[in-house]
Amino acid sequence: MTIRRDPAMTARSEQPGPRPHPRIPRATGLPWLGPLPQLLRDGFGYLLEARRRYGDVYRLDIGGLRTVVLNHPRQLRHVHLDRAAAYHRQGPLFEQMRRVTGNGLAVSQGEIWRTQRRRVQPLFHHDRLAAVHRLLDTAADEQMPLFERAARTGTPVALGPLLARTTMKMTVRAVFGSGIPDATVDRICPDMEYAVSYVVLATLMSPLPRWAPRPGDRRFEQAIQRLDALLTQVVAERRRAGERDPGDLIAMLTASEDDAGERMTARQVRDETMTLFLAGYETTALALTWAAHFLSTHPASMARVGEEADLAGGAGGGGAFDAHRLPYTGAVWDETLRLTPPIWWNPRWAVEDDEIDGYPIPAGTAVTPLAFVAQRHPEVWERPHRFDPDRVAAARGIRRRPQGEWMPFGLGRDHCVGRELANLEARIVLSKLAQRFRLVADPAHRVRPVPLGTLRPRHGIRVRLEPRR
Ligand code: HEM
Repeated sequence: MTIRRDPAMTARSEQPGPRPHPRIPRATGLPWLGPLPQLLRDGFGYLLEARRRYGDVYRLDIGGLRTVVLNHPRQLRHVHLDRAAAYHRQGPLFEQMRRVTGNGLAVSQGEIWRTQRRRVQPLFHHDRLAAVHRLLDTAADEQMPLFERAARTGTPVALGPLLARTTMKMTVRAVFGSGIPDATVDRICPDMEYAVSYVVLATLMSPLPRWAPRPGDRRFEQAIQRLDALLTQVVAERRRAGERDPGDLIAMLTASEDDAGERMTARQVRDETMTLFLAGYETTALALTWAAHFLSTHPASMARVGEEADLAGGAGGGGAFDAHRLPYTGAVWDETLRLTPPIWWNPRWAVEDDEIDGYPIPAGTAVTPLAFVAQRHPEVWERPHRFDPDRVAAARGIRRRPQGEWMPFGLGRDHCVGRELANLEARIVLSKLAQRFRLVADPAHRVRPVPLGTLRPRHGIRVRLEPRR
């Protein structure tokens, strides 16, 4: 007997069923600790190698922290732009940041975030920044003697702390105007630096049980209390002082209104001011340190930045110049931010089920897009590890590349609100330095990036400041 096959049945049985989801590869390592030892030894070397070995999507489990790492610009676009509503800023890092910034812009969500963003964003519009420009320029000039003293030693110096001090001074002046004494600025610097670095340490310690000792926690609380006391005092003074507008950011914050004409409470002003410091100080200081490192190791670029500064500001040095007439200096800055983005990871938390490049991402998954790796991805960048400011001009501006390929200021609606301020500060500082000095790297000092909360040079950078005239 011949069995005739029912063509309809055959067709059904040959149709493929639902495609089974591939498993996300998991980075291997020690039990429980995972690859933590490798990450501590050579973090960025490990992350670049892990992408080569496991692909653009892999799981990283370290102690109690589990995350899916994303490395391709396409995936960064997916999380920060295309499916942004499905990924929130929550999880242990943001909980720790909240201890510093309360409900400030960088950690809030939903309606609170929207209202605050509408209030804070106008502070950074071009016309407002023009008012802050003068404050920044004066603050940078006041810091130049620090560098001149370092130059007189004739030997390589640790440049990072000098640039950090300069950035802190500029941030304090931009935020508070000229009303805060230098001694107070000196006190703020170490507290702010400690708070920023401890946030990450506290994140790593967050899976520990409540009763477990957390080294450094007390010092952290004390630093926050001191910063809090200062901010509360300044905000109260400003409210008492009334309508006079000295052109600084805190005056704009206290005066800003939402759509219903409501002003911020004292607590909101405090939280947003702390946010501007937390988000704006160390990021800018570190990026400037990296820019100085690249200039000190690339003499031709150093010379071009010096010539441009002479043209824009007059060869005499000092004084204000047009920070927008500095295309090559801008390219050095953009290329620095590509190679060494201070915010090298932008963690998010999936609040809906999703799929990335065919891999399932269930709600409740922590994802970690890595700007550091994406900005060196060999599929989109030629000679990705090379410092080459000319590539910025060649690509008609690095900022016009497809989104996600260059994203040191984040992506999407919650991108960095202070980026134009950072760009302005960078042009001012780099030009003022290049007018006066040639930066020359200490050949005996090895500079390596280390992935802490921000991207820092392990053991800093050591540079000789050679007077140009
Ligand atoms: C080179 C310097 C800077 C870099 C590389 C940088 C980078 C970033 C990045 C990547 C984000 C997004 C974080 C995320 O996706 O979770 C961000 C957000 C933010 N940045 Fe910056 N930043 C810099 C300077 C500044 C400055 C100078 C300020 C202000 C004084 C500032 C204020 C903020 C704020 C308030 C947010 C949160 C924005 C929001 O959620 O709506 N940043 N920054």
